[in-house]
Amino acid sequence: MSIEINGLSKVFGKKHVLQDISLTVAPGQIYCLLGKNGVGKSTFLNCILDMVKPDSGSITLFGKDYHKHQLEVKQNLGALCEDNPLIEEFTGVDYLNFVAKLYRLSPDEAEERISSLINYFFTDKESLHKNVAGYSTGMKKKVGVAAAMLHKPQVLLLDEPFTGLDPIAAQLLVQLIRSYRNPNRVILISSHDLNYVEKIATHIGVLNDGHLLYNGSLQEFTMNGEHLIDQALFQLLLPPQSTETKLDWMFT
Ligand SMILES: Nc1ncnc2c1ncn2[C@@H]1O[C@H](COP(=O)(O)OP(=O)(O)OP(=O)(O)O)[C@@H](O)[C@H]1O
Repeated sequence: MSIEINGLSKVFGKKHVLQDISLTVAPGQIYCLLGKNGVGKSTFLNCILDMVKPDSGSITLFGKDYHKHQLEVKQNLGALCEDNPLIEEFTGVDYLNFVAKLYRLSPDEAEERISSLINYFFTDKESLHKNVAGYSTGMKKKVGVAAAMLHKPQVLLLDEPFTGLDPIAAQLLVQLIRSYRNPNRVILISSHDLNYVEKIATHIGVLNDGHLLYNGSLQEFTMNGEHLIDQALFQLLLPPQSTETKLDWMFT
């Protein structure tokens, strides 16, 4: 049931965004991918989602080669992409019903799942009957998350799930992700929100300069809680001289 990635590389123009990356995310893990802006986290997830074509490397999900068993693999994959494309002319409820149909949920199943997700996640239930085009960023994000999880995928990929959510919604999402974890599911998340990452991650990956600079458990990453997650990340990524930038002109 794992995600297995071997030798994944991607070049955009002259930039070697991903260089020969190999990674296994095992069932039961909540693997959080961290790294500075533009380091390739979304590109990495989009390769797994088949939205970006890697230059080389192989991706295996549930022991099946992604490209040879696309339909089967995709039926068992749920994803929130960074740009979270929804259908703007649909209402939120219509969009979720549309997604339920794509995944061949029965009408009863769809109704039960959609209404329970709405009750759990949405305070502004009335808006779900208005067109998505008028939604706030956070509201769109919630619809995107609900759509990703509606068919109970074994592999769940979430790109920046917390961005744009208010603290209440973010905390509800933390609880949802933690409860969703089980020994048959793999969860891979890209996020800058270390506060929430610390609450959900079992494993951490840090991308930098095309490579996985760190790949291991959250416990190891924080040295059994000796370091806060942001300290651990700063130590890995922040060169000492970058704190000495001359900004005196701004402060006087
Ligand atoms: N379709 C594309 N064409 C050209 N360059 C691209 C394309 N997609 C991404 N890139 C470049 O690849 C690099 C990695 O981008 P990516 O969005 O994967 O980074 P990221 O780690 O997700 O960033 P952020 O944390 O800011 O969301 C960036 O330099 C970006 O400009």
